[in-house]
Amino acid sequence: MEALDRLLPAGVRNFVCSPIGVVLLGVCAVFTWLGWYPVTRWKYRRVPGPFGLPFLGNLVDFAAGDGTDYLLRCVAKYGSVFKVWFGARPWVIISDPVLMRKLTYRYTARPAAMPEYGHVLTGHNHEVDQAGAFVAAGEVWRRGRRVFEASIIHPANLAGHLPAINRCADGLAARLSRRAAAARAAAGGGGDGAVDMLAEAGAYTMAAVGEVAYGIDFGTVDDDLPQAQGGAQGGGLGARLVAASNACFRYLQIENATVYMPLNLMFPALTPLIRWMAHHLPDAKQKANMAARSAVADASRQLMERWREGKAAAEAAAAAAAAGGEAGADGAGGVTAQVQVGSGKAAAGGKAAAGAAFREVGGGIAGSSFMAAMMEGRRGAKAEERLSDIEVIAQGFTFLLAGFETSAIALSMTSGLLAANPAAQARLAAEVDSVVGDRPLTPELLGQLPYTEAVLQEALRMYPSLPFLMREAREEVDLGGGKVVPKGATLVFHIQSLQTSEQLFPHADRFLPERFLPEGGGALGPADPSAWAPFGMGARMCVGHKLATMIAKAALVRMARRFSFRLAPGQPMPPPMRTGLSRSPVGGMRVVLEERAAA
Ligand code: HEM
Repeated sequence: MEALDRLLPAGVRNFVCSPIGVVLLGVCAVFTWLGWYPVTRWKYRRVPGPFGLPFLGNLVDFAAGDGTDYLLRCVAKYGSVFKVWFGARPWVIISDPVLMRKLTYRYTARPAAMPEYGHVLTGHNHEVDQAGAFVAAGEVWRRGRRVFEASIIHPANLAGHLPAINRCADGLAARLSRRAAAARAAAGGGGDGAVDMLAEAGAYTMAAVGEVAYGIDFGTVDDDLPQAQGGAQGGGLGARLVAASNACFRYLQIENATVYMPLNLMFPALTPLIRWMAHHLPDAKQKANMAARSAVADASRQLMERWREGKAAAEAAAAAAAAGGEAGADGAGGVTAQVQVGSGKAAAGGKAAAGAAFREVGGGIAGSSFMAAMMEGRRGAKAEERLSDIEVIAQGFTFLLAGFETSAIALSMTSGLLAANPAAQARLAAEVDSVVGDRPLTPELLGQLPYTEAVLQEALRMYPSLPFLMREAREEVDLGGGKVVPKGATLVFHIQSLQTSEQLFPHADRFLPERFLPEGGGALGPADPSAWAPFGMGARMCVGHKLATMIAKAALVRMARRFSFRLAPGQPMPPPMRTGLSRSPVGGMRVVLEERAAA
């Protein structure tokens, strides 16, 4: 009941408990039962729910704590294949590497109802969500995925992003040094002397995303420098983008979701009405979520418009030069511009208002950027292969969110694990000192850091940033043993339980990077190669996995070279976690940093 109190505001709770509410729920239950009758005949066990109403009960259980912990308990109790109700929709939970491999390769579509599992999106936010590579289906997905692949999968393009990532990693190290000094100074006044690695890593990953996607310095790694705070190069906008992106993920957690979300899950037949109500009568959480998503989408739109304006100015200049006139602009995309997150339009033309401009690197939105791949790809391509405007905005939105949150969680959890494991930390520092030292990272050097790579792999094993994958069964699927999944059902592959299973990873609760090295692989490595899948699997595997690894490794190298870490007093390890789409530590990851040179 306590969980129900947290989930529903008093008004809705009173309605649900009133005679009309009970009758309505009963009718809904009968219809749901009839609609999903084939599901009820599955021969495998399902998780029961309180009140004899599994489709309400399981939702309450999800909301009562961390959803991942709840499913881990279910896996322990019901085995590697079972079903659980998420509102009126059954989820088939699969925690078996062989089935996961088979099904993720066979099915590429995410569930049509997937957006409803996290929020109630309306208007433009709904359109952007549907067009983004993470959610889209069919041709829209293929077009979107292709531009990601062109920009961040092919080795030559990936290597082209490394100098920018190096700049951001150096910026992160300098920022951490300032933050650690400030924390130490504050500790004299009673602080714990720690920095929150989740927030710091978020500043870094947003900076890296800005550079790779647009060739723009969002200013997030140096937004605590006096010259960045109010000056023309202002980091304020990048910081606002971080805040908006954080909010987008926070509102995906069921306990932070709008009240329309559980209602929509319980009464899917009423979706059009519920969406209308969410749009016209939004509660505070709905308003805040929509505002955060609009802010990110708006930044993406403005960057697209700015690219166009820069391109048009460059072409006009080239034409004027060819005609013997004076060039008025400084090359492709080389105009300066303002991009105001959340309101207003991009304004090209060289004026930079205080605190309102992104700092450009290399003279405008970079030609090697993801933006270039999207926009240039449209020019020569056949009409059906070109991205529409809404798709460009949606892919930019996806890049900003996917690139920011997942890598930040991975880096912060890696820092926490290293802080709690001094031996692993010392071995990492020794490898970085001997292989890289203070040199800038190159693709060759990155390939010579097996222990650094293993540290990341092990951290992603214990704490995958996205703890589950989703697919829709496009036909009836026979799972064996009399378990048949009906067409249209949601398949949920539970990465977290696979990667923390004792059968698949001996001593699964221990941080042992050597299980990913030849020295430990036999005894400690995965019993099935598909059991390690933090980036997913099959055709919809994370398209950013190589970029993410590069971003994380670059940061780890700079951090290990410069600092030693220990957990802040009172920082629990493992920390309490919360799951929405991603799974992140509640209250961040507080770590005390000491300069190795000083030590
Ligand atoms: C440590 C960092 C990251 C982790 C753990 C991670 C994890 C994942 C996972 C588990 C999926 C779902 C895969 C599936 O369903 O099989 C995914 C999809 C995706 N990720 Fe990542 N990701 C990370 C970083 C990034 C970065 C930096 C980008 C940058 C663009 C990115 C872009 C995407 C996109 C676009 C998809 C959707 C792919 C599709 O549906 O075709 N990710 N990611």
